[in-house]
Amino acid sequence: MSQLPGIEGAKQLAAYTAVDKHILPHHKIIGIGSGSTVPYVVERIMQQGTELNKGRTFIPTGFQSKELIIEARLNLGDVDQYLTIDVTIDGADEVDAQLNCIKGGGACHLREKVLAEAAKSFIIVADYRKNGKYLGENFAHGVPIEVVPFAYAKVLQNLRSVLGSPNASLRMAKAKAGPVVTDNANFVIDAPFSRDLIKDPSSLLTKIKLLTGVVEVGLFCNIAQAAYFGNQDGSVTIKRVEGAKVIEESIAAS
Ligand SMILES: O=C[C@H](O)[C@H](O)[C@H](O)COP(=O)(O)O
Repeated sequence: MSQLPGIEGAKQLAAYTAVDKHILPHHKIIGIGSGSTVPYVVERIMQQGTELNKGRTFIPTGFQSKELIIEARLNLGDVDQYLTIDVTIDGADEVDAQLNCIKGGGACHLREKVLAEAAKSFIIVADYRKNGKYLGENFAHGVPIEVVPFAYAKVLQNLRSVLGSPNASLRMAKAKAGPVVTDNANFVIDAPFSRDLIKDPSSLLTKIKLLTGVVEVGLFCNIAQAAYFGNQDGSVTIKRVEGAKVIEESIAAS
């Protein structure tokens, strides 16, 4: 299905397959996530045709996805107008066996979580490198934590000395002197945790969120209904919630 080589091909494959399965003609309000996989989601949605898309509204998770929606000439909305979204499709930095995710590598996880929770169905798209058994297995940067600028030093101190993340650090910008500033004018801390501390991500999420000054944590627990991973051989691995279980299946390369 994908004509692109390597990692880009894997991202495109995951995105195209997820759109084909989850963005159906009756879906009118659609959440668009952030990151380098999501442009392929928009590409596939556009391939569904102008007629179908003119009756739909697309809600972005940040500046990047807003631009994608505008450039594609799709109808733009916001989550304060549409409290219920039919489907949100988004990328992830890592997904575990239970469909818990680390998100926020692009500092968009606050808005992403609002759109994920507002969606009747929240679907992840990623390449095979993000498909793990437990969080922190491959993604070593740590859990992204959005904080109000005024409180960042105190949150850092608490993460290091109370919550057990000695290497927690303020995310610095690459082409600007100073910290990364989110779409909500906040800072981001990246906090790596040992396997022992992150093995129960819901409990860790609660502890981090209770630190005064934390706005949102890039741990998405029990929110995703399915995750699509494009593989190197052209197949797609799907993990999806069925009842109380997560089922894993594969679609062979076409
Ligand atoms: O803040 C950014 C998001 O959580 C992204 O969805 C995540 O970083 C994955 O991005 P990518 O598709 O580029 O790997």
